[in-house]
Amino acid sequence: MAGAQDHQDYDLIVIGAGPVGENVADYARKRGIRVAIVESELVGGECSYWACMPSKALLRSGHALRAVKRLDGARQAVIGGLDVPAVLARRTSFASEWKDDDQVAWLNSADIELLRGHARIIGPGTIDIDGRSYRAKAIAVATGSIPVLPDIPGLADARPWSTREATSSSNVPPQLLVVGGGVAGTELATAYASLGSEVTLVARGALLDREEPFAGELVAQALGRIGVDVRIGTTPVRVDRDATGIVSTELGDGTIVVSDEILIATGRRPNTLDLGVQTVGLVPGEWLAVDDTMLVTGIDWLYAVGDVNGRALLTHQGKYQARAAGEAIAARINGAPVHAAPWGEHVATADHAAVPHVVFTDPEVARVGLTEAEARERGLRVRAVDYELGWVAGAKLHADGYEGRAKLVVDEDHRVIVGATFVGQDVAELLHSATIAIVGQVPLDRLWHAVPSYPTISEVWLRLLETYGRPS
Ligand SMILES: Cc1cc2nc3c(=O)[nH]c(=O)nc-3n(C[C@H](O)[C@H](O)[C@H](O)COP(=O)(O)OP(=O)(O)OC[C@H]3O[C@@H](n4cnc5c(N)ncnc54)[C@H](O)[C@@H]3O)c2cc1C
Ligand SMILES: NC(=O)c1ccc[n+]([C@@H]2O[C@H](COP(=O)([O-])OP(=O)(O)OC[C@H]3O[C@@H](n4cnc5c(N)ncnc54)[C@H](O)[C@@H]3O)[C@@H](O)[C@H]2O)c1
Repeated sequence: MAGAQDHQDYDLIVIGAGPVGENVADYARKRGIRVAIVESELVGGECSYWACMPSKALLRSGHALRAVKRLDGARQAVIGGLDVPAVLARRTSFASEWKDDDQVAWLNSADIELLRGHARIIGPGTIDIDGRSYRAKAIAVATGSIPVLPDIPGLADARPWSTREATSSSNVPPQLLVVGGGVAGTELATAYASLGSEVTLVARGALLDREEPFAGELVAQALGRIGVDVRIGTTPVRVDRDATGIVSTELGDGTIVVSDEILIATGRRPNTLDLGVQTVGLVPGEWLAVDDTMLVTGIDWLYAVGDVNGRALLTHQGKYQARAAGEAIAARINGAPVHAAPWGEHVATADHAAVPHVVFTDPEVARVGLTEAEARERGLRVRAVDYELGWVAGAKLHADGYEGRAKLVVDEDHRVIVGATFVGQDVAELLHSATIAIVGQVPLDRLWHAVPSYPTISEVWLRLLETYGRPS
């Protein structure tokens, strides 16, 4: 194991320099401990180059164009469609042209040492990078997640697109088949339909099936309106790419979809297969279970943060975990107190009940906390109220024929909100108000004093409270 080239140079080694690893390193370093970070590809991780940034850049221009077309008076000014090369160029710029110089400069400025290469754990507090071993008092794994490739005959040989190819493509396929009705599938179907592809979206269940049911229904209708052929309740059973490059996909219902590319967006799994976790008694390929300081169960020097622990596959939530973990690791190494009670400085309590996320389809789906079904599964006594966003004056002004819906899930025993969902154009920015209400456990009767401005879409808060009824 550790040989003549051993280095016990660091207090903390972070494996993976995605957004999460960078934040673990930064928050720990700011507390004065010596930190190195290992990266096998690009500093900045999936989010910067093949996920959040390029996908949102691909989506934004289509959203903006449709927003103009929804307004009488402005619609008349639209004389053409999207400039596809310009949209792709803007995307490329948001992906930093797949170069990490700026992020490396930031690591240097933060006094975090970058080790390039593929890291594997080889024993307690010890890793190997390309034949050289390094030791630290603590190791934090932030290696992210990788796409799942379903076991469908012919699929692997058909050179399917993963989300990486879809977010970095330099061309727009005339016909695209998207498999998977989750977040990535619906977003990328929206993006490519906006860019001019003839898109078929295949989902074995309802779209966005972990959301309130109306979310997937509204998104499916909207996808249909922009020309996406949405096939719900079926899945590919055989895929074949012929010598000319054309892909033929047979679905379970016996129909054949012909496309130039097939994009697989059927979920992700932890990036722990080639990480050496078996050397410390963990199972490769499994999510790493952690406590709220992100310490791996049963191992007092190993942390797992971000996608790799499977708690919430979202950049902002992983970075939240990273702030807690970075501080907790430093506190333990410095012999300082660790504040691990719920909502303390060193724990990611919000992971359990207040995770916000936005699906950037058109309409957007923005949710924080629990759906009504999830709340009931947890045994909470809840009452839910809905309100049509199109009835709110601010929404009517925002877009002619505005369509959307909002829903609050109220814990009846504590008279606080435990879940909120907004579906509609430009609702993403509404979400943080609900996040604050849930994390702050703001009582419903106090929320009546949080007055939304008129005429904004936020007035839906008042309408939802009125629908619920004022507590007497
Ligand atoms: C298409 C798509 C769109 C998305 N859009 C959003 C969005 O809009 N908002 C949002 O919040 N989330 C979004 N996500 C999710 C988001 O990308 C992830 O939650 C986030 O990237 C997780 O960050 P991470 O640091 O945990 O992992 P990653 O970003 O995956 O970073 C892990 C890093 O570790 C490196 N690494 C892995 N193994 C090793 C090793 N053994 N040695 C050295 N280095 C290693 C990798 O090269 C990588 O750089 C999206 C995901 C996809 C697929
Ligand atoms: N805006 C955002 O925040 C954003 C955007 C994209 C991705 N993400 C993150 O990335 C993660 C992964 O996204 P994702 O969309 O790949 O996963 P997902 O789990 O959200 O959705 C996968 C979908 O594929 C379906 N599916 C699985 N196997 C299938 C098959 N053989 N045939 C047909 N359908 C099949 C599932 O039923 C599910 O609906 C998400 O959990 C999300 O947290 C976030």
